[in-house]
Amino acid sequence: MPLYCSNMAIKLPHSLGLRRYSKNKFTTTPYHIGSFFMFFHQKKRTQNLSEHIGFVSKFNQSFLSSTMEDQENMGLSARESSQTEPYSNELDVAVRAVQMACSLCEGVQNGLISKSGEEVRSKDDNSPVTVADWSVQATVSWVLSQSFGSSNVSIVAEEDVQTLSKADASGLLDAVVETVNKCLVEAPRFGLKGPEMPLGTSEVLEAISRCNSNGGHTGRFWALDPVDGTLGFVRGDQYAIALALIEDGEVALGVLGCPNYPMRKEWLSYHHRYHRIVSKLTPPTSESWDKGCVIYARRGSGKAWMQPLVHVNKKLVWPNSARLVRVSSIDNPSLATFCEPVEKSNSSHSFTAGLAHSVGLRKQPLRVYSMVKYATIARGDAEIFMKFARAGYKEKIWDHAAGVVIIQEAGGVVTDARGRRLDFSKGIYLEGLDRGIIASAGAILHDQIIRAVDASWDSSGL
Ligand SMILES: Nc1ncnc2c1ncn2[C@@H]1O[C@H](COP(=O)(O)O)[C@@H](OP(=O)(O)O)[C@H]1O
Ligand SMILES: [Mg+2]
Repeated sequence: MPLYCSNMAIKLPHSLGLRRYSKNKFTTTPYHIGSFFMFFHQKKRTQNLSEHIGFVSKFNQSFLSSTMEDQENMGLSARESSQTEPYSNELDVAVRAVQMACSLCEGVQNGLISKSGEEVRSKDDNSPVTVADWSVQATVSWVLSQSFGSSNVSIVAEEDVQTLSKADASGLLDAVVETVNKCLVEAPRFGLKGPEMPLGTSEVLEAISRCNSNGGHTGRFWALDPVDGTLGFVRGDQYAIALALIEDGEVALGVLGCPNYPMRKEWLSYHHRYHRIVSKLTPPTSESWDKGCVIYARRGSGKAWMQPLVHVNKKLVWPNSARLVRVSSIDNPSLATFCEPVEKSNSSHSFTAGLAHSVGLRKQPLRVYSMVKYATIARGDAEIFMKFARAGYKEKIWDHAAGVVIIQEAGGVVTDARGRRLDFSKGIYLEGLDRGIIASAGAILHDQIIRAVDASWDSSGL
């Protein structure tokens, strides 16, 4: 039996309740989609709250529905903080928007338990996509436009409206509109102002289709992956909401929502069904955080932060128990853990196994869906992330931007296999990427991996 239980969903789909109902479509059963009720104890790490407060500012009082409580916690007025820290306002809104998106996704993932498959459709590239993808894209797009003015907001994002606009997709479109409005009505809980009236179908479609930027090397744009790791999402496993701001080709800030991130890192390698059992055996205490987190960083700050999700009926009050995260200090390969995609079609497991052997990585790889792998490195729960896609596959910027800046600010290193920084200035793809992506907790491990790639590349078959 494989150690990586996530793989069981691929090897034994029927046993987990996942079945294909046509060539490229997935449906789910209650047995398959289990919500994670993973609970964890809050670590008593010290943190410099004033530093955090300094860059996560409250801004645009006409848009944010602030409270006295918020303002006390922020410690600084919007004007003061936005003058001292670049991108403070943008980070503030981005974190709140991703928190909302996490809440939306949790609702849809839980809803998959009882739905027949209407929520899971195929995109042209045959990957599953759900109501959550379009709804998050619409919600985040709407929030950013309201916050900064639609003429100032340019977004590169994964989804388009083609499938949604088809005549036979009216049920799906209705579900998206309903989901978006259900989410936006909660905006005040997240310190944001929602619409005065529910959005209509055309407004939702417009919010989605507004995300049609192609990026580039000048100016400012957002990169959004509304549900990264869609396969993990429909399997009830790990997925992420990724939002980054890119200016003049450089990632200025990144936010990663990881709604199913377990607080115990060992649980990352367990199958989601296991968590359901564990959570029933160990219900949460009043001091415990629930599962999930939002991680974020601003370029040049030298810090990456993590805060818990804002759960039902709770209000986001800065700094929302945020704590600093830092990469692991392990630089001995025999003690290090590397993570990689669950799907071997997305990254060669045999090549990374060879690298692991030659570098002396002894531990089993941690196979995790989505950009949660970047979060894993930033939090110090693993030391290396490697992705070597098949020849010809072009990595997209929204799959990496947020994770890269978070790891770098948490003290880690992210490059291609030649040791070069990833280039976010060439449009929607990471053009010029040499062979694969390597993220590490530090330079020692990083250099070892790069040398090992060079030594074994010619026989890799990639
Ligand atoms: N053939 C392929 N090779 C490499 N990456 C791929 C791929 N097909 C899809 N991906 C990317 O891998 C992401 C999932 O990451 P992971 O494999 O680490 O879970 C997908 O994001 P989406 O799920 O948002 O489409 C997609 O962008
Ligand atoms: Mg993605």
